[in-house]
Amino acid sequence: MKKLSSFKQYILLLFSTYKLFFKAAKLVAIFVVLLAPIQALASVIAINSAQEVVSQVSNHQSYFNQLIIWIIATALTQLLPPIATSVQGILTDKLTGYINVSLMKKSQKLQFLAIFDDSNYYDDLKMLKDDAMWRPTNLIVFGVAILQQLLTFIFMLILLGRYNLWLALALVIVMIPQSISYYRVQQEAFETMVTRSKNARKLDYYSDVLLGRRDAKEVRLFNMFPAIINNYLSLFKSTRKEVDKVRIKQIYISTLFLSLLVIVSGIGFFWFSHQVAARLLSVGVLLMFISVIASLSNSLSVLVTDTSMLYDSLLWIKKYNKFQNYTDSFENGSQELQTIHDYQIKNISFTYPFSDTEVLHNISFMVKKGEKIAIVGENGSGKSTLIKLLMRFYDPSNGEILVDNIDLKDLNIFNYRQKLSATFQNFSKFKLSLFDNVSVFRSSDEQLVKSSLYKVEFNKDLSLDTILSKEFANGTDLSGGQWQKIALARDFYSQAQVEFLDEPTAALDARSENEIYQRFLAENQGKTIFFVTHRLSAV
Ligand SMILES: Nc1ncnc2c1ncn2[C@@H]1O[C@H](COP(=O)(O)OP(=O)(O)OP(=O)(O)O)[C@@H](O)[C@H]1O
Repeated sequence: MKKLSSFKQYILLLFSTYKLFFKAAKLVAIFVVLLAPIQALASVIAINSAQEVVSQVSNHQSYFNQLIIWIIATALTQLLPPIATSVQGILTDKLTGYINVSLMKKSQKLQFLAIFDDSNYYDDLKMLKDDAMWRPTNLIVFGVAILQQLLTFIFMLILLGRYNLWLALALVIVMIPQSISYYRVQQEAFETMVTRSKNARKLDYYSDVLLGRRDAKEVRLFNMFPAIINNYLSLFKSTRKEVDKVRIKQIYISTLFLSLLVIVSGIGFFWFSHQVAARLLSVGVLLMFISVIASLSNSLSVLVTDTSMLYDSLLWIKKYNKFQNYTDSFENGSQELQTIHDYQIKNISFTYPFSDTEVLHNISFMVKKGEKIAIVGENGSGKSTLIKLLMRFYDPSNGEILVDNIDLKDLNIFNYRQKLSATFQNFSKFKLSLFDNVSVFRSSDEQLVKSSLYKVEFNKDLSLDTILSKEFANGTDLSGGQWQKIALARDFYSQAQVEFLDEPTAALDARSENEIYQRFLAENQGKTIFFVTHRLSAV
């Protein structure tokens, strides 16, 4: 993660976080934000009324009213925190839901695949998704605490400043640099440990390899545990060394500024005691001074710790804002077709975004409705790329694709894609039910799902609501060939007019492959089919 360049940026991001709270749950957010100043005010009123009670008692005056105020303010300081915690919980849930849904809705707007070609952006995207469950909690807990402690700090200074403005100013002068330098050191520690350290990703990777499902077989077969744990430990130790340096710096700085704070407080204590002894101020004011100093240093230390705890979550919000503002060059067309008759591919060339190598050069051909086209070529010659262009996952760099004489760019993409179906080379294995894996939410026809599975010879005895992943309760796992049959069943299920099959049978045994092809061709006589393969026998 990149460092936040200035404190100003930090504040701006903090504001955009509050804005997000309001968007996610207006009323609850207002309640949460209002509780912060009320809590801050209650604590300052409690100190002030305690001072009044002591002064009035020592002057033999009636102190009843101030006592009532003290009781109410103290009750509020005790009662409000648990209420605030519960309401913050509600806001956190709403914010988590809001952020996750807004990320998914934004992704729906990105109809090109170009974003996944940008390695930087892909990293950001992964991090946004991975952290979306817990970052909102941090944002609320620390975001609200910062507001409350800041207000408490200001109110306490005002209380003190009424008696000695210079002392209040001196405290600010000592405390602010201490908090800034402390904040900087915290930030540096964070950067060293999590961000700047090139090792952090590697550490993550090592634990992933040993704990995850992906590499579980090799890791056990080759007993890779001791070696990887060793690698982890030695890398961890060297990373920690850097962090320890920063922590020691933190001890020096804190000691320096805290000594200054003790000196200023001592001077303050002396001044207030002197004033009370000379009967210029009442005893209550001395009590107020002691309470204010305790409260000031408490709220300052919470403020500093929470500010640095919030730091990485604000960097996350920065990525969130960046993703929300991301636009690709995709523009949807408005024309709609009932039936797709022919394709005219005219002189198309294509270079992937963030790449210099031209993958397709000056390709032209024509396909009529119902034709079955085989695309054959060497590895890496651009067959899958051509299919991606025909589905408008990218626009050609040059040339045009005409569908019934209309430029593909002018067609409404949702209407157009509704008429297509595809089995991709690396098709999706959704961790959803068998039913959803075949229908992929196009419609909900149980009979059609069953007959599609029958036609691809999927003969594993499973109920349609079995989840196809061991990661979920009662889920199951399939073989490579069984998965490929499910991907093909999606095509049998579809009412599409155009089918794209990219190496759809690589994992099937020879007998299944032949039978499924025969059935597929017999069933799809009227459909246009683009068929990518290396197997000339299949062609
Ligand atoms: N997103 C991408 N960004 C940059 N280059 C890419 C991208 N995807 C593919 N390529 C490159 O484009 C070229 C064509 O890839 P493509 O997948 O279309 O080939 P193919 O003919 O389908 O290959 P195969 O027979 O191995 O499946 C390859 O050199 C590949 O490395």
